[in-house]
Amino acid sequence: MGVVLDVKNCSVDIQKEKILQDISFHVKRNEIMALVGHNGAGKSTLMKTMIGSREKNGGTLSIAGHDQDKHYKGYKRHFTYIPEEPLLFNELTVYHHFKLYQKSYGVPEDVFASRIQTYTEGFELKEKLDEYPEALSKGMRQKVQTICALIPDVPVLFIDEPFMGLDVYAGRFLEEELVRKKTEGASIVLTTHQLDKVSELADRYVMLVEGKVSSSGDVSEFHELKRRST
Ligand SMILES: Nc1ncnc2c1ncn2[C@@H]1O[C@H](COP(=O)(O)OP(=O)(O)OP(=O)(O)O)[C@@H](O)[C@H]1O
Repeated sequence: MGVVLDVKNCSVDIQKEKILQDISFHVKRNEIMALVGHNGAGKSTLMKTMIGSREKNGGTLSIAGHDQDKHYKGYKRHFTYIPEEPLLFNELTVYHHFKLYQKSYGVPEDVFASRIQTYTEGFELKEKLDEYPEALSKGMRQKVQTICALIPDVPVLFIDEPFMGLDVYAGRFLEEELVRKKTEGASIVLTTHQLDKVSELADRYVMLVEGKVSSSGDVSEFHELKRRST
């Protein structure tokens, strides 16, 4: 069936409040899944839970058969993540951030060199390789974080608001790159408030309302839902 990411009955409480309740869905190979919902619906909490930085109260998560609780090391090696706010190391240059990802995910030197070439050109960061994060604009830091996550070939790419902070040119480049990654076999889970991006990019959607899945399915069904509710 080609299921890569399997989320089963996941629940998260924060300070005794039920933030996520019984969330289940799966994402297949070659699929882009959009997580949609109003402010506070639980999208970022779900993202944090899927990357393992927020503890679950119940349920299971697996990537390519690696259970998050039982084989976290294996689980972790199978995804990269682009957070909404860039999290860079003050003491590392842009290039050293890229190197860190290369080493962590065992990316071969020739692949690494060609990706750095493509991405620094595509995101207009060629001149910034030796800079430290404090010398970069917010959008540039976002681009560095994005490139880090694109360097390895992993089964799953998690992205919280991929186009936030990127200029039109960089946004378009990222869109093309995500489609290329998907075509080559990746599964991508992204959150977005830009519903036009859901139409353009996603194959499937999951809608959260107050921490629960209110509907999910093919993106064409999402258009119908949107049409009927406007
Ligand atoms: N650290 C926290 N402490 C307390 N409550 C939290 C915490 N993190 C999230 N919440 C609550 O969990 C709920 C879901 O928040 P979350 O950030 O996951 O929503 P979201 O769908 O990503 O929203 P947005 O679209 O505004 O980014 C909100 O009610 C929020 O107040």
